[in-house]
Amino acid sequence: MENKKPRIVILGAGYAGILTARRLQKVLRRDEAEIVLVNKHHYHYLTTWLHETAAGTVDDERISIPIQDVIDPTRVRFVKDTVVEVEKAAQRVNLCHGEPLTYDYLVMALGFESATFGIAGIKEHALAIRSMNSARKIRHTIEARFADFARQKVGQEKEEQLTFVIGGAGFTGIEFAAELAERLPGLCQHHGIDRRRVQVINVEGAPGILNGFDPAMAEYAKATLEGMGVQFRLSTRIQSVDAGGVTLQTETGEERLEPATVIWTGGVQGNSLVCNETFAAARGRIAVEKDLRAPGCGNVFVLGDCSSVDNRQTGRPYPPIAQLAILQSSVCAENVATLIRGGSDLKEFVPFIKGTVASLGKQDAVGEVFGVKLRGKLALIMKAIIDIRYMIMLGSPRLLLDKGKLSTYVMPEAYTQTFGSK
Ligand SMILES: Cc1cc2nc3c(=O)[nH]c(=O)nc-3n(C[C@H](O)[C@H](O)[C@H](O)COP(=O)(O)OP(=O)(O)OC[C@H]3O[C@@H](n4cnc5c(N)ncnc54)[C@H](O)[C@@H]3O)c2cc1C
Repeated sequence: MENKKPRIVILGAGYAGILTARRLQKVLRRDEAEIVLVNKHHYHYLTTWLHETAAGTVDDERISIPIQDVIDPTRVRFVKDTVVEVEKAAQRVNLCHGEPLTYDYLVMALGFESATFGIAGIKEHALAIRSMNSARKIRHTIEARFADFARQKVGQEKEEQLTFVIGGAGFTGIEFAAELAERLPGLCQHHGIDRRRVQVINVEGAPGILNGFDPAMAEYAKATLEGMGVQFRLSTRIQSVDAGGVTLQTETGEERLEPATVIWTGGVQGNSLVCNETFAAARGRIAVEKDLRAPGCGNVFVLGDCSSVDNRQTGRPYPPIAQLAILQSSVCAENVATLIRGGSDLKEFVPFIKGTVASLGKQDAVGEVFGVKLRGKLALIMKAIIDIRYMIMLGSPRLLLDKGKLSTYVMPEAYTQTFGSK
């Protein structure tokens, strides 16, 4: 009787999932395992560019790549479906539309969702940069606010239509604020609106921005954004959001802002589908073992934003970043292959984080790479190299030309003009 091949099911085709699938199709022989990749969309998207789609400075199709273009369909079976439940005891994944999938090995890489920290009204009344669809929704909302404002009779305009509050001055909040600020001149020109009527207000609970960045670099970013017209409300917490605006808790008391649009970027946690009572999570992420398996689960790996890995030097978890997800994917694939071949000597995940760069629009950036602090064009070039490197990892030089931001970096002025004029 023929031996049934073990089945590896990978949930999520983000950075961690798609690279794990690609690595497994390379390291495993056809007869060794069946590889199934499940994702809710037929495309892989570049989450690290979502702030640009949300602001409308990069078109949707530039940040999405058909999954079939980057996997070998004869090696990896792609299932376009939404995961609704993982049944650990039954080793089964329940899907929204299709038949349940049983697994011998599971790789959970379902990414992040917004962490609201219990702030009332965020889920209902604020927008969040979570996915392609949510980014699209933000872009359309921004454009609609300008169009509505322009339609109002002179003297009767509602100024709050053009007030945008961004909650959180972390990586995403800062990158998004810069993109939005860069988009504004074009939008104002298109609708015949005076730029001075538009307000972009960033609200942050901490006394500074870009927590975790070198203070001088963070200060540079803040000054750059202020130069672009972004206002900062630091040491100020969003207490609640409702249909009419936001209530702030400042050092001196409560305050009310009445923007038509609130975009929440204040924090992320692992996808609640996996980070729940099935796989015990702390602060929304699963603290994985050294070999990236979920505690007490011999055949379940957790990667990317769903996982939590401690930095040995600081004793604190690494922040959820794509770089970590990418590095985890190759260790996970090797460990899965070892288990399938009957081995037990699994590789330990020891990340070497090269650094981080935050873009400040298309003309500027700030960060630290290999311990070197970078800002301005140098940081921008480094950001481009990171993006290009990822495209190469995804395996197609064509992708680099189609999707790579070569034009964005090589001709930033032309790029800004194109999107700015929309
Ligand atoms: C605006 C922004 C900018 C960022 N910039 C940087 C940066 O410059 N550098 C950096 O290192 N990190 C950055 N990050 C963080 C980085 O994007 C994440 O750490 C990274 O995407 C995590 O990868 P992942 O594979 O865990 O999840 P993701 O890339 O989010 O992928 C998760 C996948 O799972 C799919 N999925 C989710 N739920 C389901 C379901 N129920 N069923 C089926 N499929 C599902 C999703 O569609 C998606 O394809 C940024 C994040 C944001 C939001």
